[in-house]
Amino acid sequence: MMNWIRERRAGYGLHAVGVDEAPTLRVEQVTKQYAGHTAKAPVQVLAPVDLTLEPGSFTTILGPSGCGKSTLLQIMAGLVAPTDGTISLDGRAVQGPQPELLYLFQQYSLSLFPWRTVLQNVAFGVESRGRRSAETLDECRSLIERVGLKGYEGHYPWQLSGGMQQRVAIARALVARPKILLMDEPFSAVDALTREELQDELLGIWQEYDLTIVFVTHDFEEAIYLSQEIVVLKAHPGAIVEKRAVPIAYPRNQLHTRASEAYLALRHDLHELIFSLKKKPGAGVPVGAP
Ligand SMILES: Nc1ncnc2c1ncn2[C@@H]1O[C@H](COP(=O)(O)OP(=O)(O)OP(=O)(O)O)[C@@H](O)[C@H]1O
Repeated sequence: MMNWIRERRAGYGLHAVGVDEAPTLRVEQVTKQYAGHTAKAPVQVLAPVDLTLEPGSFTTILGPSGCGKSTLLQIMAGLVAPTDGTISLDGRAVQGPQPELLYLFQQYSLSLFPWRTVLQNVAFGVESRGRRSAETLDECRSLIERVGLKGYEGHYPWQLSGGMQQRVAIARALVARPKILLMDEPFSAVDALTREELQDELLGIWQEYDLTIVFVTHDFEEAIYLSQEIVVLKAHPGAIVEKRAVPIAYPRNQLHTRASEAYLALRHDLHELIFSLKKKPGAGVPVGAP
């Protein structure tokens, strides 16, 4: 596997990318309370959550709407402060955004600059880290090719489909050389076929770049297809109710994997679990409520 990955990297001139191992990301006893809108008391969105993301792992956080998936991911990214508990990278506490961690917002297309071309948008990923040069522009071009957009370097986001815009956002993320990619429902707004294409692209990129990926979705089929481990959250307050390893080897295949016994058995279990957890979305539980 590793030889195959190195050959593909070399083919794109990307020797330096993702070579260093990602740090271990640890979530320990993390809770979150938000100020209540209607209730006077603050609302407990996350109960204590513990999670360890090993280098190179692909983990999906799955749960019903409003259970706190995005909040947990934003806390991991250092974008939102936990009320209690700690996030650490190889034992170093994370307070605020870190260069190793890259958070991809749910609405990728809105995160692109409409006045910048595809190449200029991707180049922003290096400019924002202060290392733009002729060499990095070549790296941007290689990544644009890697995500299947060769020939579109001079196009503007509004000239691209939703799926293509997401590919631009992924290339821009990769050029920043993150070790850990935190993705919040990235494929929820595209059609089913594009979604499958993007899932396969993402799996290829994950392996090629030795990334750790934490992926949020409420779609249990997407969770099974992509990940090594699925962490199921319940709502009110958000808390981990189950961690399931996905006993399916890579590379995965949209037709064969989804027809395999292991996939169907896990799909059945998760379907049952998610439906049992599904509650009407609400504003959460005021702290101190029974
Ligand atoms: N900044 C905020 N201030 C107050 N409440 C918030 C804030 N952000 C999120 N919440 C509340 O926290 C709860 C969890 O929200 P979050 O977006 O993390 O859930 P989610 O599982 O990602 O939902 P979805 O799948 O619908 O995106 C919700 O009840 C939401 O209203």
